[in-house]
Amino acid sequence: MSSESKLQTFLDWSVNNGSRIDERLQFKWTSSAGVTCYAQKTIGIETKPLISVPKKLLITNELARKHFTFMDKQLPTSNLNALTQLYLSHLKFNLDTSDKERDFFQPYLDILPLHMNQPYFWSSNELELLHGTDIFLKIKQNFSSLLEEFTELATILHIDVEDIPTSETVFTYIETHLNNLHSGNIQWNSFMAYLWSSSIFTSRAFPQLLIEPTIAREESSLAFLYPVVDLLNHKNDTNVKWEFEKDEERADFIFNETLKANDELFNNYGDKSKEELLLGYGFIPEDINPYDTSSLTLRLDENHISQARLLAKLPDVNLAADNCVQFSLSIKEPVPDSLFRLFGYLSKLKSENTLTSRSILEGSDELLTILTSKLDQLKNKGAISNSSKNCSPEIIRMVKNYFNSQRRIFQASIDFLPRFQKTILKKCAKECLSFKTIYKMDKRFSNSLLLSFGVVNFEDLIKKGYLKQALLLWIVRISNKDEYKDDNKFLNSSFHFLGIAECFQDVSSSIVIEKKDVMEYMSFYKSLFPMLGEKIPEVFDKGNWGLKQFIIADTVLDRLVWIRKLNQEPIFLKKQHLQL
Ligand SMILES: C[S@@+](CC[C@H](N)C(=O)[O-])C[C@H]1O[C@@H](n2cnc3c(N)ncnc32)[C@H](O)[C@@H]1O
Repeated sequence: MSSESKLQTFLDWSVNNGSRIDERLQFKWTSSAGVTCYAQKTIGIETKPLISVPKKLLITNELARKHFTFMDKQLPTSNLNALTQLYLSHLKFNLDTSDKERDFFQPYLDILPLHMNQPYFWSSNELELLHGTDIFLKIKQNFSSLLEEFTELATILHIDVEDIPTSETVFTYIETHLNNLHSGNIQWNSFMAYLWSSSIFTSRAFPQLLIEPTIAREESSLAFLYPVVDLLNHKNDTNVKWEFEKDEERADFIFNETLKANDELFNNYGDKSKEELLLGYGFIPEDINPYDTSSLTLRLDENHISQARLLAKLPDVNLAADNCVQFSLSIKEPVPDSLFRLFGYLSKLKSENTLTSRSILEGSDELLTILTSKLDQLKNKGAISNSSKNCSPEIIRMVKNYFNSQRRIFQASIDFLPRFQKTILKKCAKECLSFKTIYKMDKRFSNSLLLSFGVVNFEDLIKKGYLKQALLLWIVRISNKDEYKDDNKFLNSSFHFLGIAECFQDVSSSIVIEKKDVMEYMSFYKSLFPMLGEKIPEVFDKGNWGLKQFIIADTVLDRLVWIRKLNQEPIFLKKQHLQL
C-alpha cells in the first residue's frame, strides 16, 4: 500500500471510530516532514476544536498494563513509559499471533514511520560528525539507559530476548539491523524494536496529565499516543491548547491562531531548542531559535568538587559524568551566575575565605579563555564538507545548522563577559581604581618612570613591557608612604581606601621568605636597584626598598590586583566579599 493510501485508510478509520477532523483541514505526505496538515481555506481563531479524538483511539499505559502480566512494584521506575513502549513494539512487530488490539490499531500502526531521523538511527559516519560534542555524550547516556531499561523489562516480564547489545556494541548493532527495521522485519522483543518504539514515544507522545489532571507528581512523565493530532508538525511559539473532555471521553486539539488557505497547521511540542529537536525528533528547522541552549561541561578536581559546589552555590546542575558539572548557556542567559561563581571559586586565593570581586573578575577571564577555545573547536567541527563520506545531505545540513546555533550561543556568552566585568566594576566603583588612573594621579611616580625607563605614557608602559615592574614599585612606594613628606597627604587620601598599605602589613607579618624566593627575585631586583635609588632618590630612596619588600609586593599584587585579560589593564580592588 502506498503512503498516501495508508494515510487515507488511517484517517477513515479514525473518523469511523468517532474522531472529528475539521473539514477545512487536509493531510498530505511531504518529502521534507512526512505527514503534514494544511488549511484548505481560511480558518479564524475558534474555540471549537479543529480535531477531536475519542479515548478509545489513544494508546495508553492502561492498555499496556492490561496486556502484560507482572507485579506492579517491579516495573522500571527510571522511565514510566517503558511498559507502554514495549506494548507498542508488540502491537507493531508481533505478527506471529492474531491479536484483537493489533487488528484494531492496525491503520494507525501502519502510518507510524519506520525510517526515523533521530541520531540513534544514524550511520557511524554520520554520528562521527557529532563526535566530541555534548549531544554525542547524551546519545551515549541515553543508549545506556535504554539498554538498562529494556533488559530490566525483559527480566520482569519473562520475555526471551536474544542478542541484547552492550553500550559498546550498540552502534554496530543498530547499523546491522537498520535495513530490517526499514522493511518492518524485526522481532517485537528485540532491542531494535524497543529503540524504535521509544523514539516514537519521544517524538509523538502527549502527557498523561492531559487526560488525568490530578495525576501524582511522580507520575507526571507518563505519556500516551494521540492518533491524528500526532500527525501535526511542530513550530515553536504556536498557540495551541490540548483539552480532555471528560464527559465525552475525547481529547481535543484547539488552535488559537488564524490560518490562510495553504498554511500549515502546526502543533507546539513545547518550545524546544535545536538540540532537543535533533535528539528527540530528528529534525532542525532552518530559522534562528530563541529557545536554543548549549552546555558547558567541566571536569573538576575530585578533591574540590564538594567544596566548589558548596561555596559557589551551584544549583543541582546536571552531573554529566563523575566529577563533571554541566551548565546551560543560552542567548537569553549567556552565562549563568552559578558559572561565574564556580570560576570565582577556582580563582580564589588561599587568603580569600569567600568569593571576592577580584576572584570573580579573575575567574571571568579564565572562563573567557575556555569559552574562546570551545568556540574555536566548534568552528573547526562545523566546517563539514557537503560531500562527507556516506553521510546523507539532510543530516549534514542538520549538523551544520546545529553547530551554527551552538556557535551563536558561545559567541553570545563571550560577548557577555566584558559587559559582566563592567557591571562588577561599576558595582564596586568606590572600592577600585585602575592603575592607569593611579599613573595619571601620581605624577611624581609617573615622572620617575619616564626618567628611569623612558616610559612616556601608560600605554607605553604596557608596550615596553615594564608593567609588572611599575606595579611592584608603586606598591612598595605605598608601603613607604609615611616617608614621603611632600606627597604624604596625597598618597594617603587618594589611595587609602584600597587597603594596600594594610595588605602589605598583613603579608609582611606572615610571609616566610626562603632562599629560593630570594634567588627568584634577585636578578629582577638587581636590574632596578641601586640604580633607581641613585637616579631618583626623592621616590626610590625614601623608606625601605629592600628585596624583601618586592617579594611582599608581589603577593599584594596577587591579592589586590586584577589584570584584565582583554587589554592588560591592571585594576586595584579592595579585598571584599562579592555576592552574585
Ligand atoms: C509528531 S510527528 C509529526 C508527524 C510526522 N510528520 C509524521 O510523518 O508522522 C513528529 C515528527 O515529525 C517530523 N517533524 C515535526 N515537525 C517538523 C518540522 N517543523 N520540520 C520537519 N519535520 C518535522 C519529525 O520527523 C518528527 O519526529
